[in-house]
Amino acid sequence: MGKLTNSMWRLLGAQSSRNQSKSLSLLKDAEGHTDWAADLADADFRVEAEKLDIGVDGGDRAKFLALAREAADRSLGLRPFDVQLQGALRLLDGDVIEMGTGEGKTLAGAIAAIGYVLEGHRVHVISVNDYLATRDAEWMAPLFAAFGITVHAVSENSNRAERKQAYDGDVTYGSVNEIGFDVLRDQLAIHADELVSPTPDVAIIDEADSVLVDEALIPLVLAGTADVEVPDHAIHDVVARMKNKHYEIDVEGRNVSLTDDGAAFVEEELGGIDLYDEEHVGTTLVHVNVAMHAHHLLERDVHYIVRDGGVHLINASRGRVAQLQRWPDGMQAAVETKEGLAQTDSGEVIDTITVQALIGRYPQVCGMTGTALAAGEQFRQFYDLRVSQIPPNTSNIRKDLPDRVYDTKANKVEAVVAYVKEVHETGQPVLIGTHDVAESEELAYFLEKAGVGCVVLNAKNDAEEAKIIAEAGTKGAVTVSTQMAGRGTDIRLGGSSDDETAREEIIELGGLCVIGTGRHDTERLDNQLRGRAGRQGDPGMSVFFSSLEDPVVTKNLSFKRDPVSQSEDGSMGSKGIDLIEQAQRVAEGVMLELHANTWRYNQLVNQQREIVVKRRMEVLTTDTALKELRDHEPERYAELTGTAKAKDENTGADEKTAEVEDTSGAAAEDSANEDSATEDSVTEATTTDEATTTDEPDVTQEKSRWIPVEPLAADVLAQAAREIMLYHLDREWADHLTFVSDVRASIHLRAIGRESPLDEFHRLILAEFSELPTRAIDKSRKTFREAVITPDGVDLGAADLHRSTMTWTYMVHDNLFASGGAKTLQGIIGIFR
Ligand SMILES: Nc1ncnc2c1ncn2[C@@H]1O[C@H](COP(=O)(O)OP(=O)(O)OP(=O)(O)O)[C@@H](O)[C@H]1O
Repeated sequence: MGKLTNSMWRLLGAQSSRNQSKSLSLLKDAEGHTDWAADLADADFRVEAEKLDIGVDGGDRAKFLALAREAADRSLGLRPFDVQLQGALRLLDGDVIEMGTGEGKTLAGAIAAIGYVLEGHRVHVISVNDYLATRDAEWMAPLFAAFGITVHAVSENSNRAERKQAYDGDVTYGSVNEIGFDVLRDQLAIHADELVSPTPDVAIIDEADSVLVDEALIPLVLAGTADVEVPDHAIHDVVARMKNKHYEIDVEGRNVSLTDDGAAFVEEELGGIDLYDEEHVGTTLVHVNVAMHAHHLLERDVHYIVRDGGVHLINASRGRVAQLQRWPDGMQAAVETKEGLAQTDSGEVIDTITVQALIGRYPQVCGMTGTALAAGEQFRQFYDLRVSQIPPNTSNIRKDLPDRVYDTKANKVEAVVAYVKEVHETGQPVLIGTHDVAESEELAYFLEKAGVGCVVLNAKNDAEEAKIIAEAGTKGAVTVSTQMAGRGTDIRLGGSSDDETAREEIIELGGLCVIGTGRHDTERLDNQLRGRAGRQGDPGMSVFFSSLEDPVVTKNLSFKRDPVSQSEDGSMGSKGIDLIEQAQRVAEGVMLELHANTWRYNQLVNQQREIVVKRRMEVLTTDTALKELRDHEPERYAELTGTAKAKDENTGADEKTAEVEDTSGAAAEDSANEDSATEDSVTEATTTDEATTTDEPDVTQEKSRWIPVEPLAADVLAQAAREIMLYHLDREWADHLTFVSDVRASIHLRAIGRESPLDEFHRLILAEFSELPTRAIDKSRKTFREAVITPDGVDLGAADLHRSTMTWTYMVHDNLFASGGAKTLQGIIGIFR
């Protein structure tokens, strides 16, 4: 798949090459404006820039490039290379650009951001972490200043005022999670002036493949205090004692299920229950599945490490501790229980948005990365983005040697150690990329045993990352790391000091030698590792060692008869290389399918979220809440405003009902734009308007007839109505999310005998959501009738309607559902057939 996709993209690149030639001719034209730009005074840049028309059809792009080049030279001391300007142009046209590592994407992105601002846009430059966002904003600030453009960064440490200021500026740098968390936190606002996130406009995404592909399906979560279910220790105890015959793990290692023996074992150990009866099928069985996942699939030092009394997840694609990430749906608590640790509070999900949906909010998206082509299919399919390949400034002279493939893992490790020893003896620095913490430690052990001293960089010591990476190019250095360590940091040949002789010496030795201890599930990740060597025309080399026992092979290929090595050291020769590439192609296909499938599951909830957010914004920023409550509850309105007579003037109950239907119908209209099925369901729900809710806290009769001595001011009443409506809308949405998550956890059980889990999922989620508007309005009416409203506002607490006292944000790590997708579901369904 990977190979095919790549070549397909290159063929489809006809369009791209037309664009490239257009860019090249613009660059040539820009040369003609060099002297004009050079003669400008610093203060003139801004004035001249504002005169330019740099839209696609505007004629001033060449002038803009000349201006940007001169301004960058003067303000940053960096004179943009042609390829950087070419990259900026492609970004301005909305492409994802592929520029090699170390080719200067930061500057290309900043120039594109200036272009967009000059066209009247507000730009977010989105990166993968706070460190890069802050560094890039500070680094590029003088260039923006030359154009009178304001630039800020948001980071975890920014307070609300700083965030607001940052988003009010022209260009904002931020990590994808910080920007996402701000979007989520806006859902807590009860006054319009508390909103922080601006209307999304242009997003320039750095490391676009990480953000748009690897992390696209990760939900960002806003949680609040709530009573959380504690894992059942008896279940964990039984699951921990299971034998191999009690469960089966699918070939991809993504799903574990009970065998008949296992079901019998659990049933007996839990006191002779029937796991599949009404009482247990949606509860005990779900907990058993979660516990089995924690005990039998998630491995310590591969998927997580235990540090400081807590479980820290490891980000699979970056090989480092994933800050602020947790597993969903009780999985975190299950792993904590497995490790005998105290439970951390996971709270109640107040709102959640996937990275993909977050990026989908921006009308204009473009991006840059070192490895875009291999993700081309995903960019096209999920974001409708094209990829433009930008040639390197200095041609890449890194030597990528053919893979060395062995029959067994043991033979592979032996070969890696021998190879590293050999290279190390010449003094050439070596960087080894392993797949997980356990493997990095094992290899370090064998290297030490062979007399090769090395430094290990993995999730356990990632605080020292920048320092270790900075020295990885020193003579004789051997650095064993997990996959993505050090992305975004230069590995300078000769070490971090500016010692030119040391650098020359390493260049003589052939630059950095990068060794991979096994291919990844996608060639893109292999290339990211290779890209650590050969930056900006440096010499360098890369080679991957694989074995037929590597996960990429065992998960994706099955042999009738295991291929056998003809040589003593276990080497498989070119046949081995073919097998590895075949395995990787299968893996890439599976990943794409999973992405597509999970996307289908997420889509509906994303649309529902949009409907709720739209309604919330209307309630927050207008007087809708008061108008609706006045129409629904005219008597109460008259009491509160001291206009009791208004009651008689008001029309009768019939009309009142009709208006209620109109109001709810508005929500239905919103949904109609998104999904006709939603429309039907919501419209249907509005007919049940008179339904009363019984599960509300009981408010005393005295309170319910509470009448203010003085009529309330209009703005006080409007704000009270707003808070009431927002409270119930938010409450209903949080409950809906819990429902969605419960359905996800148990869809495989409910879907038995029905068509497909996806259809069943949609049916249940749609039906539940269709009642949300009516419930939110009914509950608001009840609160409006009964709550105490004084000149100080509404006292929701007195009515036992509490908002979370504390909220926090996190990213869900490797969503069980997302990673397994329908395959997991199919797998689980399989056991019931
Ligand atoms: N026009 C230029 N002239 C000279 N040096 C430059 C120029 N542009 C960028 N550089 C230098 O190249 C190095 C790499 O730049 P940058 O970090 O933007 O690369 P990148 O493409 O983002 O790399 P990575 O793949 O690590 O993210 C930096 O040290 C930067 O100072």
